[in-house]
Amino acid sequence: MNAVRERFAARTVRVKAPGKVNVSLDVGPLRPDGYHSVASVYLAVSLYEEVAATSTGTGAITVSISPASTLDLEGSDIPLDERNLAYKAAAIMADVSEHSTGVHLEITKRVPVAGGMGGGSADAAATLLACDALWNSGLSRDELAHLAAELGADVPFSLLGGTAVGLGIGDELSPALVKAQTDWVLVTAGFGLPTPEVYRTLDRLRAAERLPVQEPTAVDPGVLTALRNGDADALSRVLVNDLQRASIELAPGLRDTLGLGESCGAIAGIVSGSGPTVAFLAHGPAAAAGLAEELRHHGLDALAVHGPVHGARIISDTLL
Ligand SMILES: C[C@@](CO)(OP(=O)(O)O)[C@H](O)COP(=O)(O)OP(=O)(O)OC[C@H]1O[C@@H](n2ccc(N)nc2=O)[C@H](O)[C@@H]1O
Ligand SMILES: Nc1ncnc2c1ncn2[C@@H]1O[C@H](COP(=O)(O)OP(=O)(O)O)[C@@H](O)[C@H]1O
Repeated sequence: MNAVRERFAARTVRVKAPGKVNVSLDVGPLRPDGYHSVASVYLAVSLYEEVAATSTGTGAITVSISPASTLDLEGSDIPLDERNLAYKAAAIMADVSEHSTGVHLEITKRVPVAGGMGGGSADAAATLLACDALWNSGLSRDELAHLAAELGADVPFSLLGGTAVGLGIGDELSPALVKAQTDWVLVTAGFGLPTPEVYRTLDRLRAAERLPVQEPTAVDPGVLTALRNGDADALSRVLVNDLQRASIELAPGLRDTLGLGESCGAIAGIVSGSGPTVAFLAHGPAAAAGLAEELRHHGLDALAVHGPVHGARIISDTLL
């Protein structure tokens, strides 16, 4: 072992963390802090971000993203500096860790950027877990969840995974025991929609209607029952996303995507979170694969996934 390696042994911890679909999303009125109370059922799906965190002797946090083409997406604008959610997660971990080093974060993006599937949140959750391991911080899952909530409303869910009810701004999670699988086809758009703009658009549409907006306090239990039973038909009748009409207002082509999916045999379709990704329900994995193929024939970018899947997990830990 040479002198440099004796002083500093670089190590890489790789973590994968899932994207999500909001199977139901009820949104309350705008709060004074700029957020909205929500009641949502989150489902982690089998499309994962991967973060490789490598310790460096520089003391700095650096970020790179692959594939590089991800950075070109219209409306995505992923910063590589201290505004990146993964960078923020590493900085927060460095603050609470006694033995932090510099770290390079290499993010492999698979979740569509600004797609309503929580890709940035998954990067942040993965980075929290990777830095915890890299720096032997020894934080409990609860402590990590607490730090996750400081980074964004959706970050705690990507850490937790599975199926969960989210209240508050989406960060107050109650896990739901769901063993059955549901199958989905995700149709990604070639552009992103900024979450704050989608929430603002909903407020504007609601203000024009002058109807009272209720504070959501609970989710429809029918959603959880349908998920537990893996009953796609029952689930199709209770899918709800209050943000959907705002996403469609900003990206009217989503209406055609929803219509096309249903005419190709999807049981139902819903915009995921703030969009523009659309999630279609299918009767099992074979039907999902067939639907994805048919949608690709129509020129859409479609991918079959399933849920629930686990939350952020270490996949390797290597001394270099
Ligand atoms: C809409 C949802 C549905 O799960 O997800 P995405 O579609 O973005 O993935 C979430 O509410 C997004 O969560 P996340 O993207 O983590 O939000 P944050 O970074 O904390 O907040 C970004 C901005 O979104 C708005 N925001 C977010 C959450 C919330 N409950 N009310 C809000 O009004 C606020 O304008 C906030 O400044
Ligand atoms: N690591 C990151 N990955 C993606 N986006 C990030 C990241 N860090 C910050 N952002 C910013 O957050 C925005 C939305 O992120 P993302 O999580 O992909 O979408 P959504 O909030 O719709 O689920 C991006 O357009 C970008 O400006």
